Amino acid sequence: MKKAVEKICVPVARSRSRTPVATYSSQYRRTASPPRDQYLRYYEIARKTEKKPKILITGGLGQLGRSLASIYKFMYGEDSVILSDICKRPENVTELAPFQYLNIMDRNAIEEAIVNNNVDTIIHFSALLSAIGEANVPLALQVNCQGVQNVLEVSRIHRLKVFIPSTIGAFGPTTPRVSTPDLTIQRPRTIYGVTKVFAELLGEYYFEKYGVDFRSLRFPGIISDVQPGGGTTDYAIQIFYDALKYGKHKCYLRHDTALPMMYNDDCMASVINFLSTPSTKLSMRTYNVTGISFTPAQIAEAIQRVIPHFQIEYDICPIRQKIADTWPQSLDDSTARQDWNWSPEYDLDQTVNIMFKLLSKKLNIPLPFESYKEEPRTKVLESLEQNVSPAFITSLAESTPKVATL
Ligand SMILES: NC(=O)c1ccc[n+]([C@@H]2O[C@H](COP(=O)([O-])OP(=O)(O)OC[C@H]3O[C@@H](n4cnc5c(N)ncnc54)[C@H](O)[C@@H]3O)[C@@H](O)[C@H]2O)c1
Ligand SMILES: C[C@@H](O)[C@H](N)C(=O)O
Repeated sequence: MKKAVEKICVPVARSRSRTPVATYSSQYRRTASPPRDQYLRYYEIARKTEKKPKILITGGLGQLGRSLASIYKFMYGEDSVILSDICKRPENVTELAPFQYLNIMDRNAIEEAIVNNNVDTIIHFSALLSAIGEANVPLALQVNCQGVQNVLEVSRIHRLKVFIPSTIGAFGPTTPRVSTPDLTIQRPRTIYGVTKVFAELLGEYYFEKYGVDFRSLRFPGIISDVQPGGGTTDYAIQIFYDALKYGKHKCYLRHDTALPMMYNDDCMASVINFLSTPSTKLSMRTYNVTGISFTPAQIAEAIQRVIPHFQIEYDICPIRQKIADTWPQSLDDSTARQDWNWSPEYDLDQTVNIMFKLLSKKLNIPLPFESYKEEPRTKVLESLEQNVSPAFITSLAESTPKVATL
């Protein structure tokens, strides 16, 4: 897959289209104080849950699956989550939820996994992302449409709760690009976008017609320390690897290409909070969620505040640039804020700081100076000690570092 993306991104000509420079300081810009510890929030949710869910994650070895599985394990125990995928687990990853091979093209196999493990919730992450999808349209159609159809059918038959993420890619060039609302024009020009609109609409149809508890969030580009799977927003992760390893990054998007993004912890929190919200509180089944919006030039500037010698160059990939030019520059997620108290925590500087902290550990490359002062974990534990059992404190202390280093 990686090879296919590289192939389509051999630069041929510089794109002439221009988008207005985005302002990073969105209406939701937050202060520079360290984000709250998400684990307190997860603990609260787990404590209030009457029946522990049993969750199957498809496409679980991709960018998003493993950290979500770790959090669910922390919340509801080792046997609460099953990760599945069609690829082998990476060699260096030892800490995983129970794992099994599952091809989402095989509906019987999905049913077998559901029935054998008494699953009540599917988190369907299997997909081909935007750039890789353009490189293999028939496969994108199969995985993103047939896969969704299989998952929804199985959810209907076995009365499952089902989460299928959507994306900013579900919008297109005729969509208002600044503060894009939940309900607006959706005429995407990528196969990824087309299949994601299909997933949103089919999921909502299954909800209306059969009462399937379908839920979806339109994610922006997600930034984490896990290598991404072939999207248009991937540069916003690669830039951190390159900054640490080489002190420079060659960006395939123009300097002024603004896109909405979100740090991984906020993404995980959005899924967990959304799925734990009672159905009665949801006014919609598909919501926008977002964190921050920035351009390559703006993230480069933020990186230079940590690594002053960092340099960015531009070598435009016409295919990815064309995709980015049709996507929103910022999202309006006010309905999610209103309906289920959605509230992201990480601004651009906090994202940069935590990314360097994680990658410096992962790649074993020291930072020029200590960039991130975290709330000491002992403080979080102290604040919990007043209310909860010693066994829980031990499990929190043990599980948290694993999530960060997976
Ligand atoms: N990462 C982001 O920035 C982002 C943003 C918006 C939406 N999303 C959505 O979130 C979900 C997860 O994204 P991700 O970044 O983890 O994707 P990813 O590309 O990293 O992982 C997708 C996984 O799906 C698996 N897969 C492919 N074909 C399969 C098949 N036939 N059966 C089973 N598994 C198969 C792949 O092996 C891969 O591990 C996707 O639906 C994606 O559209 C992601
Ligand atoms: C935005 C999202 O859907 C994905 N990261 C992509 O670029 O394709």
